[in-house]
Amino acid sequence: MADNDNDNNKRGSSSIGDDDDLESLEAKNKRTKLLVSSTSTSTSTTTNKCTRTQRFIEDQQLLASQSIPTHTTPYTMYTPKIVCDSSRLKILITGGAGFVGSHLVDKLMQVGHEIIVLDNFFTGQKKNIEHWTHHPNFTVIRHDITEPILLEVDQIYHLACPASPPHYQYNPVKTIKTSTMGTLNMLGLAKRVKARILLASTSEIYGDPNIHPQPESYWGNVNTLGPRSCYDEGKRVAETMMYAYKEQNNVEVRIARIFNTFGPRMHPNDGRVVSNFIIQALQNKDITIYGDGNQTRSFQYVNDLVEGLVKLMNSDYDGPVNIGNPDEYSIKNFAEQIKEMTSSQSKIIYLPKVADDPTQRNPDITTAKAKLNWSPQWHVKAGLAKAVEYFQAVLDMAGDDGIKPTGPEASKPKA
Ligand SMILES: O=C(O)[C@H]1O[C@H](OP(=O)(O)OP(=O)(O)OC[C@H]2O[C@@H](n3ccc(=O)[nH]c3=O)[C@H](O)[C@@H]2O)[C@H](O)[C@@H](O)[C@@H]1O
Repeated sequence: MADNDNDNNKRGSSSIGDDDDLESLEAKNKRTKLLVSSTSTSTSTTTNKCTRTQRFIEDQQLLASQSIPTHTTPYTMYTPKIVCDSSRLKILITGGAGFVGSHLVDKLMQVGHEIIVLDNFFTGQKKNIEHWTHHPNFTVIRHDITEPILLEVDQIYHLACPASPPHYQYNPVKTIKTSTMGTLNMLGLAKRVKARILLASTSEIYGDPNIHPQPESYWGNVNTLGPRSCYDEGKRVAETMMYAYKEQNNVEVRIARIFNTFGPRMHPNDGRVVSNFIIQALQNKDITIYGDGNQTRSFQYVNDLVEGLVKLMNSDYDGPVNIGNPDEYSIKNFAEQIKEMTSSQSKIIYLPKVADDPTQRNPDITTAKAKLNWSPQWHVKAGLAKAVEYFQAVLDMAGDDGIKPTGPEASKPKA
């Protein structure tokens, strides 16, 4: 099983972002030392100043080689020194302060790339990325992708869009604008700078599927007028735009169809099933099943998804690819599992079914296996243990009743 924490604890060779700067700083440092030792009249003031400068430089070098532990990310991650500048890419991640985006940031920062995050912080949270904000390889820009932006980058991971049903239904017009105008803006940028672009599409493009499991060749069953259509149809047209730019302008495109994903840094007010059930179980409050609980979902741990996204971006394959874990649960069974794992006293209760809720979902991952040599490495239970640990820490910070999970109605994420 992959273990992110192990990766995080591996110390890469210490570095700063710009080798030339480091060398010139080191040279200056050496010169200062020489000056101090050769000056017969050196006073303690000069020595103190010099020690302070030296300490400052050393601090900067250290900061430039690692993340800073925070409440959200309480461990240190190390960035390697990439000697040859040509192997360092400038990578743009839209929605990089979100749940999935921030894990992708970690992965790519640890490889040593230069990362630019664009986020409007509607559902993204600064605390998801603040462990990198001091680092010279990292830039964050508060920007709404429905407006164009000029940047010079080599690759674009285009993730920006609220993804939880209550959040994307809160302002459906804005959700549509994000997937349409936002994707057009990112494709325009990709075309101008000749960057490769990866779209985070979704299993929701299959709608309420009548083929099971869902292969990429399935066209889907989506209600164009339902409450989910702002998201589903937005992502469908975003896929169409990707291929139009590929055909017409030779833009290099990649499309990941992401299935239900969970893990640390999910928004506690996300309203999706994993965060809701875990928080409800930890608080010993009612676990809320919408409908009869016989609907199914297949859950993947976020580390597997990030691995898949990076593999897809760097592969030669430009067809759509399902990225998900085929481990399928009924929602009723999932609630029982979480209750058991957390030794919770919660009662499982049944609320009305939500409109257009897909009755079954399971990824056919034949393409990912064949084209990317990718398959999930995390067992759902192992991933859930990490998520429980994370939400426990969030609840400890917020106080017992500090967090109230979001219900099925359209709602704005709480800060
Ligand atoms: O990950 C995916 O493939 C897509 O599906 C999700 O939508 P959904 O599967 O409906 O995700 P949840 O909101 O987590 O709901 C899963 C199931 O649990 C149920 N649920 C949810 C929350 C809850 O408190 N109780 C409950 O029974 C829902 O009705 C649904 O049947 C999200 O909309 C998208 O982010 C994503 O693209």
